[in-house]
Amino acid sequence: MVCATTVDNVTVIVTESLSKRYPRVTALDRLSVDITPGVTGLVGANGAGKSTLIKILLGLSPATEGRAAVLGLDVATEGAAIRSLVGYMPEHDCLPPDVSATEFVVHMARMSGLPPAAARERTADTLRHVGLYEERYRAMGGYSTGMKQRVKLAQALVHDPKLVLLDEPTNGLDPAGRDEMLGLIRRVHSDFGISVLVTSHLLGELERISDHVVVIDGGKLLRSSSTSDFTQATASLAVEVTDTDRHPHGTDALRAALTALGVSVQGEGPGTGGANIGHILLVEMDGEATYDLIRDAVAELGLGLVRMEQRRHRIAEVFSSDDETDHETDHETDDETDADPDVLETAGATGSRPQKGGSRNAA
Ligand SMILES: Nc1ncnc2c1ncn2[C@@H]1O[C@H](COP(=O)(O)OP(=O)(O)OP(=O)(O)O)[C@@H](O)[C@H]1O
Repeated sequence: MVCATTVDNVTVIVTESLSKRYPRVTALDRLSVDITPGVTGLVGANGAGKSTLIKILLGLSPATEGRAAVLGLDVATEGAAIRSLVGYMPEHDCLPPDVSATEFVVHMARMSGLPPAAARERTADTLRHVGLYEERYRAMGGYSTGMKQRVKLAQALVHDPKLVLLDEPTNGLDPAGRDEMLGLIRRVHSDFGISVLVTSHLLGELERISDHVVVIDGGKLLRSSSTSDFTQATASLAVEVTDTDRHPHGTDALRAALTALGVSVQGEGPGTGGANIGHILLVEMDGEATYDLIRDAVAELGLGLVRMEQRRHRIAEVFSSDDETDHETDHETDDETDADPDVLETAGATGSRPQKGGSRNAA
């Protein structure tokens, strides 16, 4: 029997040694995790097993071994009951192009068992909530990606679920669209009290809206803890400076100057990798005064300050330090790990490339 976690008499998600094996790939590997009410971010690189977990939790795909319960219901035997209480936003575009958002969401509400009048009323409310107004009467084939994502979110909410499972809801959105979607997701919980499990391969965005973060890689649990635990004491500033004739290695000169001032600069020296990514120095923040110290040191050295910004992928930094010991690094070395600091590179954390493919089963 699955032990359910109950907080305020609400059971959300519990998995015990949950595995899903396909003939060539282990998509989930003995995953045991407790998910409590609130917004939980499920973070993993492409192929980490996020969608597989969601399908198992919805009772749509049987686990190979282990158990899971959603809202106290066993996924193996009570899938229909789970789906009546849970909303699901799939990752891929699945909207019929010839019908309007209103028609589609009313249909989904009816499928969930709402009577016609209630379905129409809930549809209007939900589409308004996600920010679709007049355009809700137009055929969805002409919608932008952002509008389609909103319709997908609306259909997940229309039957007033207790929990929603959102699979990569920011996929395909530009930065402004992402911000809006993240705000909407946060409000699903804050305005309506609905718990949210939201997946992404982008660390920075889940950190912003989640109370709790679960990180998986190759189907295995890497870490599960509150967002504040992840980000605690990890704020750092990325500083980039120009070289000058006087200081042909500006980054090294600045490191030396800051170290002499007692400022903690990560990395041992040039070429050590890790904190010294190209010309970027990672300086540990000790309050707002750190900005002034850096600015003054740069001016004193006569260097040009190209940028000074707070790093956005703090979760990655936190788990990068303790993955190295327990995570196999059988992938090829990646020399492009600074391409996008927000992209989850569990591989980046271990010095290898994020890959699609879960963990390979021995042939
Ligand atoms: N039906 C299937 N048959 C065989 N392999 C599968 C199947 N579904 C998923 N996989 C494999 O299982 C692994 C996990 O896939 P999953 O879709 O759960 O990952 P994900 O974290 O959601 O990533 P993405 O967002 O890229 O889909 C991948 O290697 C994938 O190729």
